[in-house]
Amino acid sequence: MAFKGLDSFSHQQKDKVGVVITNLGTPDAPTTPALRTYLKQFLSDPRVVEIPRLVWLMILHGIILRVRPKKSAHAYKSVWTERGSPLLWHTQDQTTALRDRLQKSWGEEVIVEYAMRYGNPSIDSVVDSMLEAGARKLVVLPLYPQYSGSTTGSTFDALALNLKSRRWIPELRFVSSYHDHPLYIKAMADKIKAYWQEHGKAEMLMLSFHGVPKRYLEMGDPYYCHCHVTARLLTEALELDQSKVITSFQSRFGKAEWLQPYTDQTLKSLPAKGVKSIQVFCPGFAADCLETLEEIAIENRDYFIEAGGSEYNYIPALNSDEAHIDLLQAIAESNLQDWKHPTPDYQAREQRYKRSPLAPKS
Ligand SMILES: C=CC1=C(C)c2cc3[nH]c(cc4nc(cc5[nH]c(cc1n2)c(C)c5CCC(=O)O)C(CCC(=O)O)=C4C)c(C)c3C=C
Ligand SMILES: [Fe+2]
Ligand SMILES: [Fe+2]
Repeated sequence: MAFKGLDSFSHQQKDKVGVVITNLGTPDAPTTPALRTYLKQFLSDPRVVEIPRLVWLMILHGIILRVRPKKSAHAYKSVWTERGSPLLWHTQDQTTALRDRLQKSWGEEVIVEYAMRYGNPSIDSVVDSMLEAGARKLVVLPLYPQYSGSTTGSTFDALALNLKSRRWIPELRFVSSYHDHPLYIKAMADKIKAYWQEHGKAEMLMLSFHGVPKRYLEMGDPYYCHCHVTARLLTEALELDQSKVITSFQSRFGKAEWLQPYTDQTLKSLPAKGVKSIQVFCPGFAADCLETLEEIAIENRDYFIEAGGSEYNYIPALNSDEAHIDLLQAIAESNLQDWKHPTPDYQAREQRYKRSPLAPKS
């Protein structure tokens, strides 16, 4: 097998610096066939489901891909908008805002794109097009504040799969997590305080993170610890007593035990303990998506109200808030900073090249 070169390379091409933000990805449409394609790619990822391969592929193809696509398509229909899936268009808006910010100080030297781990646009296609466009240095920023092998680790796999087939590897920086970044904590605290200004406080604040199987924690995944660090720092920034905050884990998938306490069970149990009003925020989601807009804002609301709660409110994700873009810009720039002096323009480079003993005679 030959390693891939760059089709578009010329000495005249200006070197660029690429910034890629990534997220999980979403189906192309809220339909059963589109969900089958998406879930097949997602749930075939060995980083996501870590059980013996053959057993899992039999369950996946024999049961899950026959049943779940229809059910999930129905859930996606309830959050789908004219611009498509919320996860997609929030990511597009984040990219546009980050590109504007970075190009203000870097000019066209920096190219900013987004890519999705599953579905479109794929990490593979975006890395291809950035390298073809001249990116010789690459910052990859997965929008998962808390590291998990099932998300951030899997994003790295997709990146590595592209690069390992290439002849010319770019300089590379991969952001592993930002769960305790001061601007991340500040963006969330400011957002929640602004929400309180407008609507007042509830009796409790629930910080609900996406779960992962408990076994992943036992095998060394730092995700649970990262979630708790985020929750503690956010509680401190909000100057809330710990007794007013519940940290929980949502979106359990399959029969195994996941990180506890579970968001849905907690919400069902709170009214009987005297908690009648609650606000829910999801620090692990950089953008609103199915898991926040349907599972948290609709499904779990019903559980709480049916169990005797009287007031339930979901506080939106950071999405394209200015403070969130401040954070993304700071993370990107801290990785870009000593790349601030890109290679000289191509004419200067041509001169150097001509003087090189390897230069062709012409
Ligand atoms: C934010 C971090 C996330 C972690 C950690 C995570 C782990 C994880 N997820 C599944 C299974 C599913 N997740 C689904 C949707 C989904 N998950 C995340 C984020 C994390 N997942 C997001 C942002 C979304 C929403 C995508 C969107 O299009 O809006 C789904 C698909 C929906 C459904 O059918 O319920 C599945 C399935 C596992 C198994 C897992 C950890 C091992
Ligand atoms: Fe998930
Ligand atoms: Fe879900």
